[in-house]
Amino acid sequence: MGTEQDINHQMKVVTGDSGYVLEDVPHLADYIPDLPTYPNPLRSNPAYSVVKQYFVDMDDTVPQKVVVHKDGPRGVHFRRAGPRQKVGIIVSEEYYWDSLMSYYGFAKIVTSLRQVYFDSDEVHACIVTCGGLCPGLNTVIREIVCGLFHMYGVTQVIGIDGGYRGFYSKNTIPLTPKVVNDIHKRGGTILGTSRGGHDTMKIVDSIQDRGINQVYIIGGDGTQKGAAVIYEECRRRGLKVVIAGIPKTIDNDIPVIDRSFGFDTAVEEAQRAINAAHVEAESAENGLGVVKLMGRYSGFIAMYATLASRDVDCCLIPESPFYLGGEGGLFEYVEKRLKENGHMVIVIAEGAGQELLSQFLQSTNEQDASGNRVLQDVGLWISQSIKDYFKQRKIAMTLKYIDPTYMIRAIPSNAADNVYCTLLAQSCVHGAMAGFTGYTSGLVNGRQTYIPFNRINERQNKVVITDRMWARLLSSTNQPSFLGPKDIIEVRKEEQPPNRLLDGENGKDDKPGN
Ligand SMILES: Nc1ncnc2c1ncn2[C@@H]1O[C@H](COP(=O)(O)OP(=O)(O)OP(=O)(O)O)[C@@H](O)[C@H]1O
Ligand SMILES: O=P(O)(O)OC[C@H]1O[C@](O)(CO)[C@@H](O)[C@@H]1O
Ligand SMILES: [Mg+2]
Repeated sequence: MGTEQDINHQMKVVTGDSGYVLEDVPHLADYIPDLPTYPNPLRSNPAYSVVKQYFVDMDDTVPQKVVVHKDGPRGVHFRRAGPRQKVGIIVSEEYYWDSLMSYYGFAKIVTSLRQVYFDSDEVHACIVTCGGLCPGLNTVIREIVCGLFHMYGVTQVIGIDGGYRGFYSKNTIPLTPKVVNDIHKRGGTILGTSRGGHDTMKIVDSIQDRGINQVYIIGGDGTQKGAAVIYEECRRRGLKVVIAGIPKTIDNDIPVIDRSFGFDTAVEEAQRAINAAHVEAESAENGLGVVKLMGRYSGFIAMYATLASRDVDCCLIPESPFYLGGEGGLFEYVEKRLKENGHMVIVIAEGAGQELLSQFLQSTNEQDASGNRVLQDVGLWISQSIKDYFKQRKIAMTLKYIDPTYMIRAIPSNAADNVYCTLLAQSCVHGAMAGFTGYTSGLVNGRQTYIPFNRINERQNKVVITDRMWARLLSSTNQPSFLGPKDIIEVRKEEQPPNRLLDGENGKDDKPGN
């Protein structure tokens, strides 16, 4: 593999035959010469030692796009996550162990040098959670702690209290398998979280002063940007410190990965609110239920919750502009629907219609501590606007507005997300022990991978309304697209260039069933 290598701090690009590209992640050995390696403790772990395929091959990579043309390029790949093996190198200790295994009937299953770049006793790991809450945070914390303890014999793990600012303003929290044993059953994060307070120098000073050498950073797009600058600073100081990210966002707005943990739980929990809205609407004459769901810039929760529920007549998301009055507008559609069915449910993402809203309400330009725009309550506004419209038309109707946003975010993760969190955490730990750094652990096309920070941070994942997933939603709700000719021109302008590989970036359109 690899005819050309171009190394920048956050990404190593390796190219191969037929348009193969590996967007690799940095390694401690890239900037620290002569790093010692150690036999991987997993060799003697009953779960891993006997079955060779549990170790991933050093050259295993995962394609970003799996739908391709016969003559198309192989495209971008990411390094496959997992415990590593290096085939073909035999040192005496390993050889002795292999021979012993063969003698006891395990045949020639292990002929490799399995390396880690940390001695178990040397590891001093810390975990920090930043940004908004998301189901599954505690599961990830639990599995990092248990993975380090049980797989690699690491006993020094601490939690940073209350997000990035906790590095320099608070005491740390000791973490052991006993402490984290049943935290996955609780919502929130036992470590606390915060927005703002990212002071790179103070954070890296704290890492250095405390002798921390593995930093696990769980958070959304802002957090991963923060992690990238911490990595850069550690590298600049030549520190043997792994900076590893785990993507967390209920909005599912992180690019490249299949989905973020907690998203599945959020969509499932949203069903309860939609169901309540439907029951209320159905029980009243001209009943209308409005449900607001999270999604600051991306309407994934609203889109998937709508598709899952079948009770929703209209889904409004930030990516799809809409208008209220006139022909083809929302009011006309609501009136028509109520006439036909006697009831109706609208799901609206919190970031939808913000431009429209600012025409009616005074814009506040308020920002949170991280610099994110504080949104006005679009659910409340749209509910009032619809009520006013019907009042004006002298048509009786009943509207119930449900805002379950924080309730959805605060629950523990469901079974599927718990499994997902476990895999993410374990993959992240394997990567750190193998000496990789400057990476986010993420699922790409169903495989665990290590993704360089700059790929994660280059843009936000959004619903692409010209992709098939949004078309499926429109045909399920039968709502108007609300797009006028001008909007269509704007949307098309934002479309990917025609030579992109076939599968849509956004909708993960190549997933089974799509
Ligand atoms: N560009 C950046 N550089 C350094 N740090 C950042 C940057 N953007 C955000 N951060 C820090 O990352 C942390 C979390 O950011 P933010 O509040 O935006 O949440 P997030 O990680 O995007 O999660 P979510 O949006 O899902 O709630 C904050 O402490 C913030 O100061
Ligand atoms: O936690 P806060 O500051 O209220 O922010 C809420 C925001 O956090 C998120 O849950 C995640 O970014 C958004 O969906 C929502 O807009
Ligand atoms: Mg964010």
